[in-house]
Amino acid sequence: MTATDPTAVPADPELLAEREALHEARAALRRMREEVDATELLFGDAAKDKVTDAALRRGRERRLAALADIPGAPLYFGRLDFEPGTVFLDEDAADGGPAPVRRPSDEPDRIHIGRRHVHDGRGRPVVLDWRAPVSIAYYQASPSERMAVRVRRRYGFGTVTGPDGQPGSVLTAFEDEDLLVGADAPEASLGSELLNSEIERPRTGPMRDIVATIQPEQDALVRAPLGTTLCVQGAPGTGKTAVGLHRIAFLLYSERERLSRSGVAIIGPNRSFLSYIRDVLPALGEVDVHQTTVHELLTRDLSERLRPAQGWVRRTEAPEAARTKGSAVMAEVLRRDLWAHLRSPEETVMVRRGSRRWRLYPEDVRPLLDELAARGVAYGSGRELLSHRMAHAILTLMEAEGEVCDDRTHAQVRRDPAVRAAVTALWPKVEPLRLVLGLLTDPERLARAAGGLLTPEEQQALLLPGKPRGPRTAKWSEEDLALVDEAAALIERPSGLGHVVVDEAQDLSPMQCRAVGRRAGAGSLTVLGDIAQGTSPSAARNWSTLMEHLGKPTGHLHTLDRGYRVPAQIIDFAARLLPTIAPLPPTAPDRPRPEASGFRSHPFAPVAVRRSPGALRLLPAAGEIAPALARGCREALRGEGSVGLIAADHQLPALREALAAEGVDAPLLGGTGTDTARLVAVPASLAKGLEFDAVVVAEPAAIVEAEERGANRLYVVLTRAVSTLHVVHARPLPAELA
Ligand SMILES: Nc1ncnc2c1ncn2[C@@H]1O[C@H](COP(=O)(O)OP(=O)(O)OP(=O)(O)O)[C@@H](O)[C@H]1O
Repeated sequence: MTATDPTAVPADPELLAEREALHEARAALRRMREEVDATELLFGDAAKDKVTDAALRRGRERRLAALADIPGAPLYFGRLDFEPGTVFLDEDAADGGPAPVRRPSDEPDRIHIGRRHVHDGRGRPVVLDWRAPVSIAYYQASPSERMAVRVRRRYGFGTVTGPDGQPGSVLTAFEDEDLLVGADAPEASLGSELLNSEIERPRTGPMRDIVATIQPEQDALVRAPLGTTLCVQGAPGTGKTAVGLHRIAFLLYSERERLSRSGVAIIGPNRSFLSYIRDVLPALGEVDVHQTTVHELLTRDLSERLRPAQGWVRRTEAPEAARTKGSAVMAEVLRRDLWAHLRSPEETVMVRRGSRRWRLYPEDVRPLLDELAARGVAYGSGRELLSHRMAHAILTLMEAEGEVCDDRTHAQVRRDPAVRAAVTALWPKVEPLRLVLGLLTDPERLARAAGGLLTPEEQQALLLPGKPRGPRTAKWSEEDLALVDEAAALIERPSGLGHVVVDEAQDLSPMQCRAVGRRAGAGSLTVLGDIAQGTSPSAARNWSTLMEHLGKPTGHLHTLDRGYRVPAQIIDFAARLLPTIAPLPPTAPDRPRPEASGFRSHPFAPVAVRRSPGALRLLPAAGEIAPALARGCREALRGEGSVGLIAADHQLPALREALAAEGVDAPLLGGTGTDTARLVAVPASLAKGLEFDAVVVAEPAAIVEAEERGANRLYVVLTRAVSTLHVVHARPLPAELA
């Protein structure tokens, strides 16, 4: 059944009962929150020391945040009727009460599925967390594989503004799927009215969670065990980002203890993207996930003292240089350069103890040094170990002469100025920034390290411009910072997080992949991306190579191909670019697509789950583009929800001015007020990962010409719309789209 006016009092008694049940569940959540709130005084008395007290306070704040009843995010979204006895013991029925009541033998075991577990005052579950094992059936049960489910109910919600002016949600509809009778409609859930209306619900501000409508193929990825590294190739709008975020929430639920010690991070392409996804995890009750970019990862540990006033990145590499600098061979160049710092022992090391002198001759030290250099230890640890080995060698001499030695003697000899001076001379301390600076400003040194690996021209392209005197004055690029990170890891092995999700991974260079892979350490990764959306000079051409660079060559590759965001008309238009932007190697493993032909059979093309008439509008402009663009924006604004105006970065400022002259205000993405503005101007380079109800694309030809992989960029730009795409062009469209 459906009801459209959220404020109307429904005549259907079942809908009324559902609203009442939801009301009670929310009251139960409020009580749980009040209980946590009331714990403050208790632990304030119990824990006398400040550190424990602060930790308890933080834990309490986290629990309170996790128990927030988020306005606009319904507490539960579904219900399952299981065969009796599947979930509850007979006496333990959901509505049992203190004195167990035996239920009629055929009454189903009924549970509500929601964002978090909620129990009533007596500890009985009112809502089960969507991540609990029993909830799997909500996402996976089908008429052919019922998982003991009889009926699946999905709820629909409408938004109302409460007396406090805040948006709230009202249960307006439910849709029952009787799995006992629906065996001949296996795809019923895909056609679900509620799924479509959830996708098409107008957007205002950041991304929403999809917890109510996760689809079976997405759910399988979300719930993969923590130890599994996944690589997900997915066409635009197939839900990769959503899967990554929900997977984090799932892992934090199922492995909370392990992950709260080791940490979890999601890495996105830029700050605009992170801002776009910022609300999803908190809405799922997870507030402790590090959301970051590769750039932030690479600069976070760089010396604050040396931080250049203008920020670390002051230069963009030319594509060819970016590719060379980003290539994995640079790891070997750096390794050679670092280890070339070792010196061969030439001097005798003499340690005085009382009246006696103990000597290590060069031929004594050389084998120690050689053994350590060959052992594969980190450079910094090797330095430490050398001092230990030298002290040990001296203690051996002392003991041979009858001296009594213990750990204290060892420590004293290690710290002896002669030993320390020898270690410094033989195994000098190296600082990563200075190492890379030295290497990239000294052609002869670079030639020594890169001999046989890079051509003289490639080496020349690596050098930093100007004659920087130190790390502060150097003009670093994004690629240089990945080299610094590699150097830092060669000197000291970093510790890793428990799980890292990396989105838009296709754009990472091999060196950036290594940096990200190190963050996952012994943990696992979820790698999300789309080869066809690769726009960086080093963008990956296949996943297996990228997974090797990430250090997880055995990760499982999965493909998501059901496109939820983009209607078929738009995707058919954009997919004409695929043969150009993602040519298939002759040996590419192709998926069978018997129903498709031409570009639709391309393995990276999505299968749209929705069609919407009039979704694609081509608006050729005669002469100046601005008036047509203004018309396109006005038309897009006539629909509901968000509108993105996307243009080549270099054209956007002038276009915004021209639009303003036409009376259309398009604030720049990320500027003040853009969270609430309906129309936002987006540089093409920042469109990746974002979406809008309607998109107006200005001058596709200019987007293609703006960069080396401009056609890939255009594909990204054309696939951002949920409802309508307006393509405004004064110049001819690129050949594939004409
Ligand atoms: N199961 C679902 N239920 C409802 N909405 C969904 C579902 N799956 C995806 N969507 C919606 O489709 C849109 C696209 O999802 P998402 O951004 O995760 O896709 P993506 O694969 O990362 O896309 P892109 O590669 O273009 O960045 C989002 O609005 C998301 O909420």
